[in-house]
Amino acid sequence: MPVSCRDLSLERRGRLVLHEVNCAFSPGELTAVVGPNGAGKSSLLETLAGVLAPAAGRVELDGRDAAVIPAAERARLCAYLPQSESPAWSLDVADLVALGLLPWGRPADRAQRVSAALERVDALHLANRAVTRLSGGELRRVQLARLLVGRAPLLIADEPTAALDIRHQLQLMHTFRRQADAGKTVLLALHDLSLAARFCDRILLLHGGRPIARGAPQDVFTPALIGDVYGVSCEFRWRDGVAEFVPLDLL
Ligand SMILES: Nc1ncnc2c1ncn2[C@@H]1O[C@H](COP(=O)(O)OP(=O)(O)OP(=O)(O)O)[C@@H](O)[C@H]1O
Repeated sequence: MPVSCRDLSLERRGRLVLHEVNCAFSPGELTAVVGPNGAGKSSLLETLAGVLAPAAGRVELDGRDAAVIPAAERARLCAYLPQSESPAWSLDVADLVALGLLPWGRPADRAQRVSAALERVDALHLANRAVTRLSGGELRRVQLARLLVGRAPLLIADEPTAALDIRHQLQLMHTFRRQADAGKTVLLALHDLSLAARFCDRILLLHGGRPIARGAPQDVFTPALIGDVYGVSCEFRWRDGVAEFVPLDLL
């Protein structure tokens, strides 16, 4: 498995926020990690990406204990985009995207790869703009290009669609779908349950730092489970493979 965790617990400021989580993610699968605010989605993704160290249990990358994999090698195995990130200094867009290739040195086709990644997120026209002079959604698309430019077999992105308009949300989800279809393992934290249901193979539903359900969208997205976890009544409508999640009211 490209990434898995065993009995994973995480503490933040002395409080357990993940409780003995066991999960594994397969190549070719696009998984959405969903759950209410504070459920532990970012904490899980950060721990799987090696940003946070578990209090107990372990993460395995490529079948090995992630804790002993050197950082440079880990960067070649896993590309990660955090929930939010502000540019610390004023790089040009193309240079920021090229940072995603650093784990592979300076490949000869660097410029073409950067252009292709920018094109995938509809941001090629921004290539020479300073990253400090972008709108919120433009900056997010550029950061997504940095995630997509490399060759890591595992992609982890935390709420990648949150700042994007509806066209760019759909375009991005198609891109992640294609990445998974090409054999990558893709893990996304998402709040948009319609996008998760439509594009993802698997859903991991977290609540209170614990996995509550894991499986195909039709199995996890039931009014009963969503009611228990989010405290809302809802309907899922499926039409020609497109899922529509309709929140009805508070329970
Ligand atoms: N930097 C931090 N220091 C201490 N506790 C934190 C920190 N970040 C998150 N937490 C706590 O960890 C728990 C899980 O938070 P996490 O950010 O993983 O949730 P989430 O599911 O990603 O939420 P959201 O949907 O709001 O982004 C919450 O109880 C939160 O208050």
